[in-house]
Amino acid sequence: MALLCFQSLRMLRSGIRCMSQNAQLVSLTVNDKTGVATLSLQRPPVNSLNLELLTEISSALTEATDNNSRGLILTSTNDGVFSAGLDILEMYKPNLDRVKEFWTKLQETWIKLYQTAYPTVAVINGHSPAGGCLLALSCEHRIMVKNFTIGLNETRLGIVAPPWFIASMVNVIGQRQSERALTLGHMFTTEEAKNVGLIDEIVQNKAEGTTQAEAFIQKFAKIPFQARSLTKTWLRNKTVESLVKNREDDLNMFLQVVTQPNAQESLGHYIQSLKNKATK
Ligand SMILES: CC/C=C\C/C=C\C/C=C\C/C=C/C(=O)SCCNC(=O)CCNC(=O)[C@H](O)C(C)(C)COP(=O)(O)OP(=O)(O)OC[C@H]1O[C@@H](n2cnc3c(N)ncnc32)[C@H](O)[C@@H]1OP(=O)(O)O
Repeated sequence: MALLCFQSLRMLRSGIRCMSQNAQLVSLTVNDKTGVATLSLQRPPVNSLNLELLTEISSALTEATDNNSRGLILTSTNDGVFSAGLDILEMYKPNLDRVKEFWTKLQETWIKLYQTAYPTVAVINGHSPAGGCLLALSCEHRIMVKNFTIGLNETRLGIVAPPWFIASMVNVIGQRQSERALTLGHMFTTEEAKNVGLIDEIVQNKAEGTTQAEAFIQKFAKIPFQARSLTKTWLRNKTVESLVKNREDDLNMFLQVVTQPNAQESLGHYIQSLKNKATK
């Protein structure tokens, strides 16, 4: 409690205000001087995206809009893992009602993040496989700390990246590079990611990443907000519409693929291999 008060006081002095008071799995703060919001994922141990975390991310994105944020930095409180992607336990031997809600919330969160009116920057301060990579790809600018990995590795798990994951990647690195990376399930090192254009900047640590992210957002200070946001909407509309118009079909396809016995078997082996690695 004392620590909380001390932290709040320190944040107030530096002009950082806490939003999302009820959130537990994310923290949303805003810098009152710049209007830039920071959304930090904080679901231990690895920010895997389960229904509850996705719900909080989605609410925080709306809150940043309602608060007229000038920009948003997406990052993690865990220096080591940005996000481990979708929580595999949501997809392994799933409860039908819950897994439907989970996928629908993932669709909603991606649609919101992909279309925010404000500029978005991912400060990728750790590994970022699959769904973690999707979050980063949905931002307008990606800054990554050295010595980590990022990519859409779904094929390695015996599952497939849905069309909108693929489109998010193609829109950033193009068809040829995406085809090669996705079919192999390749995880890029920070250096490789920079070379292929998957990320825009390499930094030494999160603090440097945050400074660079603020500088990126600051570039838009003199660009009229609505002109910028409408341009982004039109650039991204085709990609988003392909999911918006087919959400039910996308959900059914996901359920069909993920409940296949061979997909369940692969997921089971993968969970076991992660557990074995963790106990070594
Ligand atoms: C229209 C649709 C059509 C078809 C689509 C159908 C299906 C496909 C659907 C969706 C696509 C899937 C997207 C995904 O995001 S799948 C998830 C992919 N993620 C990964 O492969 C990452 C796995 N994790 C790791 O590689 C490492 O954990 C990581 C490098 C992130 C961190 O390493 P670290 O050494 O720091 O931690 P660990 O000791 O490995 O893990 C700690 C702890 O956390 C558990 N864990 C890790 N990742 C996950 C995860 N993604 N979900 C759930 N749990 C995870 C791990 O087992 C350890 O647990 P414990 O042993 O209990 O401590």
